[in-house]
Amino acid sequence: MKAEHYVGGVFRADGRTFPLIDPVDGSELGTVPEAAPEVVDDAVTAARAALKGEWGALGDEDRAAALRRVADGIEARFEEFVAAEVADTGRPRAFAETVDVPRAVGNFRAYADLLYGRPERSYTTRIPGWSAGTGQALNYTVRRPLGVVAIISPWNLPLLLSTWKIAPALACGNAVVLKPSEETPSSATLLARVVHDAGLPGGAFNVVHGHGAGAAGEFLTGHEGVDAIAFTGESATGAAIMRNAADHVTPVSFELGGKNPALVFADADLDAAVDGTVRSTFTHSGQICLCTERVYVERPVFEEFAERLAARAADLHGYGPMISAEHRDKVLSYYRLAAEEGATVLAGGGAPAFGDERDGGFHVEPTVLTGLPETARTVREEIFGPVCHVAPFDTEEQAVGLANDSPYGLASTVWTRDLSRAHRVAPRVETGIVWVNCWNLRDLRTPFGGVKASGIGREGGEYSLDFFSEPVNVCIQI
Ligand SMILES: NC(=O)C1=CN([C@@H]2O[C@H](COP(=O)(O)OP(=O)(O)OC[C@H]3O[C@@H](n4cnc5c(N)ncnc54)[C@H](O)[C@@H]3O)[C@@H](O)[C@H]2O)C=CC1
Ligand SMILES: O=C(O)/C=C/C=C(\O)C(=O)O
Repeated sequence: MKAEHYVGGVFRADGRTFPLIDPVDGSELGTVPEAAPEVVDDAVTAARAALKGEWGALGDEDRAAALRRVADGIEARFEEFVAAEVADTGRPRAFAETVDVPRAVGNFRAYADLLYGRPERSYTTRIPGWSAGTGQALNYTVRRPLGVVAIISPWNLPLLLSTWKIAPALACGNAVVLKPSEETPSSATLLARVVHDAGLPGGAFNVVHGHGAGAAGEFLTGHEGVDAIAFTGESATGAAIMRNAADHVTPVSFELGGKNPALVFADADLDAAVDGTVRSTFTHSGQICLCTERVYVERPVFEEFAERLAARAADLHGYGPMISAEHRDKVLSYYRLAAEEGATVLAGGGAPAFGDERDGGFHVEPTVLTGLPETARTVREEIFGPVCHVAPFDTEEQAVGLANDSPYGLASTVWTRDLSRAHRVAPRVETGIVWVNCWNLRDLRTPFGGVKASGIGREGGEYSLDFFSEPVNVCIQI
């Protein structure tokens, strides 16, 4: 797959390039063009022109039809999308087949339905409503697009997370400029092909490739022609983007990092809790912002739970690599830090040796730690790898306190058979999402996002439509 910019309906790859590295074995997969400020400027200009042209003139029904054509186009190129995600990230093929690509299709269909639903599938409608005011005026509210939306996406779920923002942004009638992660350019380029073939007017959707700080990402988020920014990635990057966007008071929607807690009560179905925590900690080698990194277990079942979790971690096979040598080094530096901080390593703790070409890649071992104080950096900082720290607690109050003692607040899991406890604990855990006896069970209509350093705003269903459009109240004196 050749990575190309897509600007104003035209593919181009002018200027400098950088190498794309295969995380499985460290080999070079190809090159990626690095967007200079002029390319970013062209993309923003093309997006603005689309809003004033054919794209901006389309009604809801036609935009919904366009989204459905994109969804169909992704399905038609299912194998190519799977190959692109597997090549860029080194993830197991089954993950791309069952998660990434179906969710990208689902993202476009969900927002097409929300915008202009088929009766049998629609869960809501969004017809500009009106309400009678008191006295001598009639008030009604219409929604209009924000304008040019910049979307900055990360490398961990490249297609899933970019389409999660692109679909609602387009549904609301905005024009989009996407800057995918420099580590994972392929599925974005392919998506541009699908959008092109689906006949969306040039400029409605644009892709510029390149790095973040001091490069394409920063040029785009500081561009005066950008009306809103939607970003998923690290919290520190969110802060940098906010500073950059401040001069133009550009609104932001941020989905940022986490240090997600799991609370396992002694009354839980322990088999389900162990299974669920294996999934929530090690899925995609821990490179999902929702992954668990802190596990708190009620003391009577602590030893058994920790032993079983460690045994399962030690027995994991076929897991994918870290995205890059740099990220592998970061995760391994936390494994070393944990040892220095006094952790007991129950499983893993290093880099595996396969004795084949994978030894040139960026794998780390699934790791379970215990014995650290809550003040340890390993327990407080986001690692973003296949690792968790397990610690005991004695009371429900203490469990909630431990979960909340974090600068982050994205997602949590609560494992209990006691329904009253579940309802009591869930609202008290300071995270945007609380899963009870499950993890990452998704309904695309529900609010998705984090509190504290884990984000600003919510996306999903109507919440996304609220961010990507502007309510305008019309008041008519009668
Ligand atoms: N969903 C999440 O919570 C994610 C968290 N991370 C965390 O972030 C760490 C670093 O991974 P990165 O890919 O470097 O994440 P990042 O947050 O630096 O990058 C995400 C996106 O932001 C862009 N970007 C970076 N700096 C920018 C800037 N100043 N202005 C505009 N755009 C900018 C990047 O090019 C990329 O497209 C990981 O080790 C992990 O801890 C990474 C990806 C997703
Ligand atoms: O890793 C992230 O940043 C977000 C992950 C989101 C999903 O898995 C989801 O929307 O289902």
